[in-house]
Amino acid sequence: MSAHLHTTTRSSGGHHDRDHGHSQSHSRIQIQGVHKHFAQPGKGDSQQVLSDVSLELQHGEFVCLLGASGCGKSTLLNLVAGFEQPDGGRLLCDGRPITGPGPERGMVFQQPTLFPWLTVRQNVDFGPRMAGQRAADYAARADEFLRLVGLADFADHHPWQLSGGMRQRAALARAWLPEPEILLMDEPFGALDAQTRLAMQELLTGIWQQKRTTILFVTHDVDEALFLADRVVILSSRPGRIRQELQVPFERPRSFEDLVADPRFGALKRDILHVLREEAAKSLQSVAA
Ligand SMILES: Nc1ncnc2c1ncn2[C@@H]1O[C@H](COP(=O)(O)OP(=O)(O)OP(=O)(O)O)[C@@H](O)[C@H]1O
Repeated sequence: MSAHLHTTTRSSGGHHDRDHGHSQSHSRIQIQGVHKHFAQPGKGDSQQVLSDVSLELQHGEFVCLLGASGCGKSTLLNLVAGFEQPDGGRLLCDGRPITGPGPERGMVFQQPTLFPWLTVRQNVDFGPRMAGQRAADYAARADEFLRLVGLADFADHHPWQLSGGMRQRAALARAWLPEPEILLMDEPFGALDAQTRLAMQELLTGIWQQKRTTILFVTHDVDEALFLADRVVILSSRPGRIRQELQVPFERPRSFEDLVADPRFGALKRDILHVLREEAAKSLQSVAA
């Protein structure tokens, strides 16, 4: 690793909360000493997926999670979403234990999962509508988010009339409409072509700079992480532990052209790739063993 980068390397352990110097009341999300294993179908034993993971997200912070395939990134997101429960440790949102899914935690998946029989607007306002809220309470917000994601003119279209990028923009508006405390994004742009992906990254950071919603974003793409994040967290190979964290130094708003021209970008990218390569090699060794 080069020495000129400001990074924090962490071995696992339960003492990370003090690392950030924040009191509990300041953190949006607290992940404290979390362990998770899954039973392996057809085998008597279980697989340890996360081991003693501790991480805090501050209000309005944009954190990208990187790590080798299968190291537990989606599992960590699912734990914060409340879709899964930890085997050890605890997760808190605004100081309250996470016991299941809740509207204060929105999720965006790689596949947009829109209802094909509903219009874009009906998909976008699906949550508050199903919760029995009056249209007057959410219609203006639906208009705002349709405009922010550039779909105001497509509100009455159906998902099958949209491109992949437009469908993902509708899914983003749907997740953001309830104004969640945190958005959990699991490789949301992974299935898009490079041009659309860049446009989505710019769109996302544009809205985030207005709304300042806390975001935990899983990606395999180092460029994407460096373009989007305030902080990049790298998980080790399975069982996932926090291997390394680094603050992303680039000012906002960012442009990708400026980033690639910045020598710090190349240095950071090289160092992250180095760590990812090490972890991928470990994960291949453990599969071969
Ligand atoms: N519900 C589940 N039941 C059993 N095993 C699971 C479950 N969810 C995840 N796993 C296993 O946990 C491990 C980690 O999966 P996870 O999807 O969290 O990894 P990931 O880092 O997001 O991977 P990728 O980058 O390839 O998407 C994998 O071996 C996966 O098979």
